[in-house]
Amino acid sequence: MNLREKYHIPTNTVITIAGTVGVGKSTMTKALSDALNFRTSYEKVDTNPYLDKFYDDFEKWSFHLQVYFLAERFKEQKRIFEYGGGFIQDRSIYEDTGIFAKMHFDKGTMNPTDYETYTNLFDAMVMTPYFPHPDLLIYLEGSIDNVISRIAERGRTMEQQTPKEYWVEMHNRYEEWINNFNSCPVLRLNINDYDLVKNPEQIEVIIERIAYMLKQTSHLRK
Ligand SMILES: Nc1ncnc2c1ncn2[C@@H]1O[C@H](COP(=O)(O)OP(=O)(O)O)[C@@H](O)[C@H]1O
Ligand SMILES: Nc1ncnc2c1ncn2[C@H]1C[C@H](O)[C@@H](COP(=O)(O)O)O1
Repeated sequence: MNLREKYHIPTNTVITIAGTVGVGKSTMTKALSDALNFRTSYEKVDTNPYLDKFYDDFEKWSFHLQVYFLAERFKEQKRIFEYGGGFIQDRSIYEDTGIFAKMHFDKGTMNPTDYETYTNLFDAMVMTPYFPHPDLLIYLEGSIDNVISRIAERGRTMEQQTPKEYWVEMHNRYEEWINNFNSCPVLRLNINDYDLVKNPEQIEVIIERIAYMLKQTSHLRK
């Protein structure tokens, strides 16, 4: 019996993993998908045609990058729907607008007209009754120092060259964002409470908590 069966997690469940850059979303996505035998939906970083350019010049590329991410995540949403669920998704679509686009608009690196066009597009595509929200959003949280060490350890050049203040600002915004998030049920996990790299078996405790949350919120699903 695998862990999905042991904890009675429905085969059509869709779980999205949210949290700031470097907190451990991809690592969690892989661990959960392996343990539950679910498909994965990863953010494509290496093949993203705008990401490097964006880190070089936020002002010039913010709008292009946001539209690109929105299109990619929407296509993934369609793929998840077509398979009938059973997915772990690395980063939610809600963070694009709630964290990134808003932060760049507020800081003046996305111009107001572009921001309005982008948010109109986002609202028309996502904030509708036709958009299937995930069954659960797992929010990974950790201290800014731990997050910055992980970004350094991963070593993506574009992120290394970005000032620390950028990550601090994002970290603060995540706190506020998650406290007001209500598009689907949320399970909060602190990265100090588990270490999937050193102790992969700890995934079972996390799955137990997921199963509990899914059971508590089952009345919200059809
Ligand atoms: N539980 C963990 N313990 C220690 N290091 C971790 C853990 N989870 C992730 N990492 C490391 O942190 C870095 C960022 O993780 P990653 O999963 O790529 O983050 P994200 O997808 O949120 O950007 C990677 O180098 C990864 O190996
Ligand atoms: N919507 C976004 N706007 C700007 N940058 C973004 C967006 N979504 C992801 N990113 C960046 C942040 C990281 O450099 C990479 C991958 O994110 P990660 O949290 O490491 O999975 O893309």
